[in-house]
Parts: sequence; structure tokens; C-alpha cells
Amino acid sequence: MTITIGGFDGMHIGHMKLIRKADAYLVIEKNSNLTPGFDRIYYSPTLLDILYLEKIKNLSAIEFIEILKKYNAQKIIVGDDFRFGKNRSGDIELLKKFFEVEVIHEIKINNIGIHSHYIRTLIKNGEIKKANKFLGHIYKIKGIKIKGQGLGSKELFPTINITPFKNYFLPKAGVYITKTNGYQSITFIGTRSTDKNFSIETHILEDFEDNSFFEIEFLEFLRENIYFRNLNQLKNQIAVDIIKATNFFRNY
Ligand SMILES: Cc1cc2nc3c(=O)[nH]c(=O)nc-3n(C[C@H](O)[C@H](O)[C@H](O)COP(=O)(O)O)c2cc1C
Ligand SMILES: Nc1ncnc2c1ncn2[C@@H]1O[C@H](COP(=O)(O)OP(=O)(O)OP(=O)(O)O)[C@@H](O)[C@H]1O
Repeated sequence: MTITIGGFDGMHIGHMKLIRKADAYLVIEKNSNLTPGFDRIYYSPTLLDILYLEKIKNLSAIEFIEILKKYNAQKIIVGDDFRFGKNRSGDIELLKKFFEVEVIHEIKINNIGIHSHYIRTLIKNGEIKKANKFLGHIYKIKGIKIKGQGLGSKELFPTINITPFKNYFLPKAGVYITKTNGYQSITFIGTRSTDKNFSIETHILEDFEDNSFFEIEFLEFLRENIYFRNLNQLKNQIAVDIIKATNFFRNY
């Protein structure tokens, strides 16, 4: 069996290159927040196991190799920066003494290496389109519906208030063009002017089937979060956002 090993948070273009070449991928889990836990399966079902870094970080390189042997791997595929064992003491040369090893050179877009930490920086800066390009898929978070202030449907536009059910990495505060459970939508992330609470809220632009579980895909950053003293001004601004999003989807 051929396996590949790594953090695989994001299941980005670089990760997928390795995963597609292998029969299975072994995750070393370290605070992943782009594709936490079993979210990875959505992008590839060949997940072999999840090893928690907390539990294995003190193993020597040789002890880690003993674990790999238990998975019955003959061949291992890794990127050229792969290190393992306590203090990252094990390298590819050592791995080659025990397994057949295929090394994949760093995959880049416009000369920038594709890495989870870089993708997080893009998402944090609201550069969602670029993040999606590096991911090779659309960034999404999942959550459940919670009760809102009840103000949206009465005074503004109706929204679904969502609380993520994992520690997803949240995009920069602001308004995004999104798809929510597959429906065209517009999503606000940030501190609301109305009650000063942090919230994630989606206004769906078409008829939709209600649910208690929602998945938000981030397509494009529309604007920064604005503090509004006046509810009418907020309503006018959201109306403009909706027009922009509707136009976006017309050409999508
Ligand atoms: C598309 C959209 C854009 C929004 N933009 C802002 C904003 O710029 N500033 C802000 O304070 N709240 C913004 N909100 C959030 C509203 O304040 C929020 O929907 C309102 O407080 C109603 O909350 P409720 O759904 O809990 O009743 C936005 C909401 C939507 C749907
Ligand atoms: N851009 C890439 N091209 C080729 N291989 C990669 C690339 N990114 C990661 N890999 C390889 O994929 C495996 C998983 O890597 P890892 O989880 O460390 O990814 P990463 O995106 O570099 O993460 P981080 O940004 O946290 O360092 C490793 O074997 C790694 O060398």
C-alpha cells in the first residue's frame, strides 16, 4: 500500500496532488481549522487514520517509523519539506531506509508555494477568491442555526444566524457573496451595530428549504463591516449589497 502523511488542513491543491497518488492519507492532526477532523473526507474518502500531534510529538523518529510500519505501508509519498519525530529530527533520507519514498516538489501558483498557513492568511485578509484559487475548491464552514435578535425579519432583511460547530477559521469581518446550503446568499460576519454582539448571519436570496444545519461557501468579499447608528441606513446598505450579489450570480 502507498500512503501519504501530513497535516492536510485545507485539502488544498498541493495536498490533493499527493493524496491522488496514494492509496490512503494519514493525518497528523494539529489544530486544523480549514478542514477540521473528518471534513477532509469530503475532498477524499481515502483517510487512513488521524494521529494527534499532541500524543506523538515526543516520539523519536525511529518510534514514528515503527508506527508507520503498522499501517502496512510499502511506499510513502511526501512533500520535500517533510520532517518527523521529536524536534523534527527525522528526514526523508531516514525514511528511505525503511520504505520506498516518492518526493513531490513544492507546488506553486504564480511562484507562491501552496500551504495551509498561507491560505489562512488570505482568508484572514478577506482575499477569499485568491484563497479559493489556492485551495482548488471553495472555502466553507458548517454550523447550526441559532436564534437571532428577531430584528432582521421585522426591520431589515430576514437572516439565519449561524454558530459554527467546529473551530473553523473565520474569514475577516465583513459582507460576503456566499452559497448557503447551495442557495445564493449574502453573509455578514462581525460585530453587529444593533447589539454589539459578534454574529454570522446569512440572508438567502432565493426560495429555500429551511434546516437546522447550514453550510456556507464563501465566493467573494463584498465590503467591510460598517458601524451604523441608524437602522434605516443599515437597511439601505444591505439593499445595495443584495443588488450587487444578485448581479454577481447573474454571471456566475
Ligand atoms: C447582507 C448583510 C449585511 C450586513 N451588514 C452589516 C453592517 O455593515 N454592519 C452591521 O452592524 N450589521 C450588518 N448586518 C447585520 C445586521 O445588523 C443584522 O442582520 C441585524 O442586526 C438583525 O439581526 P438578527 O438577524 O439577529 O435579528 C448585515 C446583515 C446582512 C444580512
Ligand atoms: N504545495 C505543496 N506541494 C507539494 N507538496 C506539499 C505542498 N504542501 C504540502 N505538501 C506536502 O503535503 C503533506 C502535508 O503537508 P502539510 O500538512 O504540512 O501542508 P502545508 O500546507 O504545507 O501546511 P502548513 O502550512 O501548516 O505547513 C506533506 O508531505 C507536505 O510536504
